[in-house]
Amino acid sequence: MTQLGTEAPQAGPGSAAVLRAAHVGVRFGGITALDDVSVEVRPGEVCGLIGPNGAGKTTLFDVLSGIRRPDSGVVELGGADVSARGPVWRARHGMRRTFQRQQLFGRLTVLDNLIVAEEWRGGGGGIAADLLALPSRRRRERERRARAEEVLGLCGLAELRDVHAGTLPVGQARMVELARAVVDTPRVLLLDEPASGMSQTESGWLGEVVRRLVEHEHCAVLLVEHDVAFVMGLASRVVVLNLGTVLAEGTPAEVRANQAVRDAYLGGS
Ligand SMILES: Nc1ncnc2c1ncn2[C@@H]1O[C@H](COP(=O)(O)OP(=O)(O)OP(=O)(O)O)[C@@H](O)[C@H]1O
Repeated sequence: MTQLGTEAPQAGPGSAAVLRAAHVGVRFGGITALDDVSVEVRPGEVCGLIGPNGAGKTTLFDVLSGIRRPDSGVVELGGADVSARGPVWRARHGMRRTFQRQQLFGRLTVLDNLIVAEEWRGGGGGIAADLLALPSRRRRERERRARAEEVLGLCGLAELRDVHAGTLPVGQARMVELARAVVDTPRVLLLDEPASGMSQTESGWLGEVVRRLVEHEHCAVLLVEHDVAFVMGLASRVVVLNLGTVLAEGTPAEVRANQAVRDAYLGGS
């Protein structure tokens, strides 16, 4: 494990994981939300995180994304200890998260929602560069627009590019959230209930898009989702949390066959 300055984290020797939580513990007063939880996500994989209500999934996402400091344990990004870094720093270094709550700019078009998501990271000179319309600024503007268009295509949203985001039905709005999260080419993407509110057709589409992202952009994905069938169909590895601890981990088939999981989570079915 290495300590970081402001430079981007690099993969550490012997660590293939792009994101790793090791021995994480979180308490809320007398409640143990997470107890010695270790989870990792590798480049080019979808890792599913499932568990019943109150298992600790959201708390773990908060710890991974830097919203919450754990009481014990560490978080590593690219093999480097980022435990002391906040969510903005982590986002600038390749980690993106979507939330259960929608976060779109309703009055902006779908395309502009994506461009803004690129802009925040450093649009290339700020207001001064805008006013002077510097060539470097115009070039970066073209590049951002091209990237936004590329991601709209990747997510099957090209036809909605000029629609105001606030008018979209839930399923399409969720897909735009995903597009916003990936437009900056994250190394690791945390998806929090991305299929919630989606029809079966829409969640099928979502699954296809996540597969494309992993394949084409070599992104690592950690996915929390109540729709167990969706997770089992998409993830190559599944981690099951229960009462703040890791109950099981393995391929979807292994997890399905695990008796402890069946007893505690799948109702013995
Ligand atoms: N801010 C908080 N204050 C007190 N207790 C909390 C807080 N946040 C979470 N908890 C508790 O920590 C435990 C884990 O909650 P968490 O929300 O992480 O679970 P979850 O798996 O995401 O649940 P769900 O599927 O219902 O969203 C629960 O017992 C919950 O009541």
